[in-house]
Amino acid sequence: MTTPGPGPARAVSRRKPPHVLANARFRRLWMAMSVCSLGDWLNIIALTALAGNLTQGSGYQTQSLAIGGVFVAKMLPAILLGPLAGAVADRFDRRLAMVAADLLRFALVVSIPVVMLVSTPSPGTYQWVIIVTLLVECVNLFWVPAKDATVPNLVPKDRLEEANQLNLLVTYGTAPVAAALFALLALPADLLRGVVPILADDPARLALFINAAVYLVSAFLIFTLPDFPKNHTGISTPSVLRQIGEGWRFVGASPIVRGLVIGMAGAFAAGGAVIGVARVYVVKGLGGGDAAYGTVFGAVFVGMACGMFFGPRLMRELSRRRLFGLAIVAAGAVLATTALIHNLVLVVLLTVLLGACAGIAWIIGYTLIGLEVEDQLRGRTFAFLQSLARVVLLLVVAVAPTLAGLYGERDIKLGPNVDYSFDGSNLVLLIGAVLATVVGVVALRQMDDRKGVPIATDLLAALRGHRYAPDQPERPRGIFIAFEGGEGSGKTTQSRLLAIWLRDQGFDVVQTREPGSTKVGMRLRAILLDAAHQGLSPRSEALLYAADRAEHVEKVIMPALTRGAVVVTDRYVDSSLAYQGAGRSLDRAEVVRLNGWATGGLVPDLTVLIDVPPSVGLTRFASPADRIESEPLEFHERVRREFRALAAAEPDRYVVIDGTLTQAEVNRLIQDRVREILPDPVPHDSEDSTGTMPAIRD
Ligand SMILES: Nc1ncnc2c1ncn2[C@@H]1O[C@H](COP(=O)(O)OP(=O)(O)OP(=O)(O)O)[C@@H](O)[C@H]1O
Ligand SMILES: Cc1cn([C@H]2C[C@H](O)[C@@H](COP(=O)(O)O)O2)c(=O)[nH]c1=O
Repeated sequence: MTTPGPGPARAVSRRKPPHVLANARFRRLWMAMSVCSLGDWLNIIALTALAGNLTQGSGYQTQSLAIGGVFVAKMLPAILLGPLAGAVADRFDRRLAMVAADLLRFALVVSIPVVMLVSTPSPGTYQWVIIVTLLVECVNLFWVPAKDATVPNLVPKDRLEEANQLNLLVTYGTAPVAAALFALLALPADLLRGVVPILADDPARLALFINAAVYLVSAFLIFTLPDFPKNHTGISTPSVLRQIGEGWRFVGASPIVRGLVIGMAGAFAAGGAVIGVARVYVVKGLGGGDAAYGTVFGAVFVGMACGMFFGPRLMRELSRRRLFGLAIVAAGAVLATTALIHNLVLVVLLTVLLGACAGIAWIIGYTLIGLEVEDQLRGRTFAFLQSLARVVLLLVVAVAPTLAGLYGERDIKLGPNVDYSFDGSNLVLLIGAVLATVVGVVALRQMDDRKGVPIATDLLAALRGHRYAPDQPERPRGIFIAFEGGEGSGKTTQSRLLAIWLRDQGFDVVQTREPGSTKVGMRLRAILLDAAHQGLSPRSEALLYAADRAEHVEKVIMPALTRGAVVVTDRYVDSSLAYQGAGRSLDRAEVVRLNGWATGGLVPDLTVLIDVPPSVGLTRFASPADRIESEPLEFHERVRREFRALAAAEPDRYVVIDGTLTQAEVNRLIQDRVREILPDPVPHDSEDSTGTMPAIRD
C-alpha cells in the first residue's frame, strides 16, 4: 500500500497568491493615483516657488506671507468642507466624478501659466494663484473619496492591506520624485531661454504645465478603466476633525500611546516647519534658487525614506522606546544646526539627516502603537494618527511662513564688523528645534523601559551592534518578598499579616498577588482558574501565567520597588516552576527562560515557602475547587516537591515554614526572618509597643 504524497492539487493551493498589482483594474487605478500624487506634490512646490517669485522684490515679510497664503489655501478646503464633500461625492457615479475632477483640475492648473503667458505678472496674478489653489483643493475633495471608495471594490478583502500600502507608498514616495523633477526643471532654465523665453523665466510655470498634464493622464486612465465598479451606497468617511476628536478619547487613556502620539505629532511639526519656510530660507537666507528649493524639499522625503528603512535595522539593539525618543531629540538638534548655518550644501545634507530622524520616529511610533493598542482599536488609532499628521503638517506649514514674515529680516551684531543675519525663517526653524527637543525628552521620560541604564552607554553599545547589559543589574531601592506554597498553605493569610506588621513599622508596603493584580491580569485570572477551561494546553497555561506576571512586574512591582517600597506578593515565578514545570511536566529550563524574559530577571530578595502536605491544604477550603485545585493529589504532590527542591537549592534566599503550625506561630517565624533583610532592623518587641496583631479571617 502506498501513502498519498502531496499531489498537484495541494501544490496549487500552496502557491503564493499573485501580487495585488497583477490585478489589471487595480493596477490602472494605482497608476492614476501615482500620477495624481506626483502632480499634487509638483503643485505644492511650484505654487510656493511661484508665490515667492511673484513677490520677489516686495520685501521679506510680503514674500513669506505670500508663501504662507498658498499653504493656507491648500489646507482650508479639507478642514472646512471635507465632511460635506465626502457625503456629496457618494451620490455621484464615481468614474464620472473622478474624470470630471481630473479635467477640472487640468483646466484650473493650466490657467495659471496661461494667464502669465498672456499678461505680465501683477498682484492679480498672485490672487489668481490663491483662487486656483482653493478651487483645486475643493475638487480634490471629490476625487480622493471616490478613489478611496473604489479600491475595496477592485481588490479582494484579504489584499486590501497590500493595496493600501501601495497607496501610501505613492502618496509619500512621489514627493522626492516631484522635488527632483522640479529641481531638474529649474536647472536648465538658462538653456531654455533661447527656445521658449517666457517658460525659461520661471521653472514653476513649466512645472505647472506638467502638473496639469498628469491630471489629463489620470482622466484617461480612469475613463478607460474596464468595468468600473458601481457605487455601493452608504460608504462615508468621518471628517478629519471628527476622527481626531473621537480618536483622542481612546488614545488619551493610555500613557504610552499618548506619549507616542505626541512624539509623532512633534516630529511632523518639526518637518512641517522646514517645509513651510524652506523657500524663503533657501532663496533669501542661503542665496539659492528654485533648483535648491526643490532639492531641500526632496531631501526631507529622501531622508524620511532612508530613516524608515535603515534606522531600525542599524539600531536593532537599542530599545525601541528609547530609539523613538532619541530620534525626535536628534531631529531637534539637527534642526537647530540647520537654523544657524548659512551654507546651502550643509543645509541639504542636514535636511536629509532631519528627514531620517523623522522617518525613524514615525516608523517606530507606528510599530509600537500597533503593538500597544488592542486589535479592535488599532484601525481607529491609525486613522486618528493619519488625520492628526495631516492637520499638524498643514497647520505648521501655514503658520511657519506667516510667523517668519511677521518677524522679518534682522541682523545681529556679533562684533564691530561682524553681522549675523537672523531672519524669520531662522527663528521658525529654531522654534521647531526647541519643540522637537522638548517633545522628544518628554517621550523618553514617559516611555523609558531601561531606567537606570545610561542612554549614552546604551546608544554606543547599539551602534557597535550589541545590547548593553549591565554586569550587575541595578537593583531598585525597595525590598521584594514573595510567598509561595501549595493550595491552602496560608500564603494569603500570612502575606496580609506581614504587610500589616511592616506598615506598623513605618514601611511603605505594597501587598499584591498572582495571578490577577492588574487590569489585564484580572481577566487572565478568570480564564486560568475557570473550571470550565479544562482543556487548556500546558504551554498556553504557562504563557498566560507569564503574561500576567510581565504585566504585574511592569505595572505594579517595579514602580513600587523603584520608589523604595516593600513589595509582598502572594505567588511569583516559583509557582510557575512548580505548577507548570513539575505539575504539568513542562521543560523546567524553558519555564525558567520564559519567566526570566517576562520579569526582566527580577528575583525576590526573600521567598517565604509555607509548606503543608496537599492532603492538609486542600481540605482548608469551603468554596468549590477551581481548575487547578481540582487536579489530582499526585499533581499537588509534584508541586510541593518542586517548591521544596527550589528552596533547598538556594537556602539563603528562602525560608521554609511549616504551614501546619498555628497562624500566630507561622507569623512570628516569618517576621523573624524578614527582620534580617530590613534596612533598619526592627526590634523583636516592636509589636508590643505598637500593640498591633490584627486577626485576619476569611
Ligand atoms: N496555619 C493555619 N492553620 C490552619 N488554617 C489556616 C492556617 N493558615 C491559614 N489557614 C486557613 O486556611 C484557609 C486558606 O488560607 P489562605 O487563603 O491563606 O491560603 P492560601 O495558601 O493563600 O490559599 P491559595 O492556595 O488559594 O492561595 C483559610 O480559611 C485560612 O483561614
Ligand atoms: C502564579 C501561578 C499560580 N498558579 C496556580 C496556583 C493556584 O492554583 C492558582 C492561583 O490561585 P491562588 O488562590 O491565588 O493561590 O494558580 C500556577 O499554576 N502557576 C502560577 O505561575
